[in-house]
Amino acid sequence: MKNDNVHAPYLLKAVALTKRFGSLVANRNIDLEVNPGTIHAILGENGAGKSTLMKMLYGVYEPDEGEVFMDGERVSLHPPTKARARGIGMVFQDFRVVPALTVLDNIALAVESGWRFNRKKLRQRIVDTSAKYGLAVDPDAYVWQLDLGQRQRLEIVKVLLAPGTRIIIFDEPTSVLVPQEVEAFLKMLDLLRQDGYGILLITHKINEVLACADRVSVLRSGQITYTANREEGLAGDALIAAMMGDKTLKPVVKPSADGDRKSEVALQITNGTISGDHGESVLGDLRLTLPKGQIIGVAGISGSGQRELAEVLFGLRKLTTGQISIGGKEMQANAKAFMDAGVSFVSEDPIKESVIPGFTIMEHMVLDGIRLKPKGAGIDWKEVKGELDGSEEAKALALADGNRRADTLSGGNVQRMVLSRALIRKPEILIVSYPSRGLDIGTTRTIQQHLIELAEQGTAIILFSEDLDELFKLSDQLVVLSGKRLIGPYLPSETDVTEIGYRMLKGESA
Ligand SMILES: Nc1ncnc2c1ncn2[C@@H]1O[C@H](COP(=O)(O)OP(=O)(O)OP(=O)(O)O)[C@@H](O)[C@H]1O
Repeated sequence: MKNDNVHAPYLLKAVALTKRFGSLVANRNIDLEVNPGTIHAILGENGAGKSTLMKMLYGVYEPDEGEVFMDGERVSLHPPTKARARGIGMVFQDFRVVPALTVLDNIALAVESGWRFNRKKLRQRIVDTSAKYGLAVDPDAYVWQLDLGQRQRLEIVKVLLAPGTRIIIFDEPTSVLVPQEVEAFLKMLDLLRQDGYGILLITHKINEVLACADRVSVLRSGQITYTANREEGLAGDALIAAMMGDKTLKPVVKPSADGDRKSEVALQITNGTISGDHGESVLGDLRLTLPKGQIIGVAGISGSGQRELAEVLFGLRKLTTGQISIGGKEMQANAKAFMDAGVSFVSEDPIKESVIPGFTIMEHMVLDGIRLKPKGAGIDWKEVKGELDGSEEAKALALADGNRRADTLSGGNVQRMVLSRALIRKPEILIVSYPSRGLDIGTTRTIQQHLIELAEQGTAIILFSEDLDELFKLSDQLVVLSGKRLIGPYLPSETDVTEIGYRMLKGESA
């Protein structure tokens, strides 16, 4: 069905919303409408104010100024219970689910008012909604067993089953999805639109906006600086220009391979097997050679052993059998020893695994970044600040002030902090998982170029990514995780996205 509803009466109208955090104006004078049967995409660089705006509409924050109208009257949406009662649901990036409970019980917690509910009926509603919108999720599975895509589907079913939902806010929903899931997600969005839901979609991915949005608003430094409708035409270049202002988007350049760089081995795994958290076999017959000065890209469907392999490479997980060596020296699983040997690590979920909310950026830097020189019994903060301010990595990534606390940073700025921290150590070996997750398009290019230059200077890099374009653009060699094996290596110049995609699904027997 074509969407004819752009001009239908609004579901929600925000007028002149402003939100301040101390002296920082995160949102200024924002006007925004949510219409039925319409996908309204919100674009903007990291820190532009997208999440803050959505959190005002979901009732997490109360606006300092401005008004919101629904059903023809002025409404207050704070706290979120009020927003939910008005039919507003939000699918967060960090899912709000209880791992120890089943899918059914998680949904019951959110949509039923007591424990004496009819389980059979609720189960049927879950099954029906899943089928209607292509949101496959097993009501009896425990949430801890679910991968990120499944958890997200659970969240969406939960929001859809909440009474009266008519507006759904998605905060960077595709950043945790693999390409096949992104396609399914966009189809699901279209079904929601056909059923008259008003959708707000925060994303950094221009191609998704072009594929699905009816309307786009671009935020820049807290203000809406550009809006466009599909009927008037949406153009990627205009959206990028509106986001970036007077900055230009530079292409990522990788010089052609230099034969001499390939000889010296930085890290090697021989005859390895890796077990998972519950003793299950994750990878077998593992052989991996990481030469100095090269980027090895690791492709694979999520949950194919990426996390476990990355942990082995940083000494956080023991090989069940086999050996791992750095510079020819056999290593035991011990992260400190790996760090001392020059290894840096960016984990797949830095917000959960590497960030302490109450700590400042500088405090994070001394945890695992800037090498300290002893000063009595304490830390020489002046020297840390000097080193951070002088760091090219932090400058290139436009890292926020070192005194900012991690819990006041936008999602993309947390990712910049974690990446800067790994790079500042000038590692000899860098294990980096999903570097561009949550980053705006300009910063993504900056970090990609930085990784290429780091390899040029001799760092050996293992890059885990679900973005095949990124893997092809950056890698000297590609390996694929599939069917509990690491297969390859393949040279990017001798293979293509289709072949690697096929091997991700079918393994070596392709
Ligand atoms: N709780 C808070 N306290 C202080 N400052 C905050 C808080 N939350 C956000 N900010 C600041 O407000 C600005 C807007 O942040 P916001 O999270 O809305 O950006 P965003 O556009 O969603 O960015 P990203 O793409 O990185 O997620 C940023 O400068 C951020 O550091």
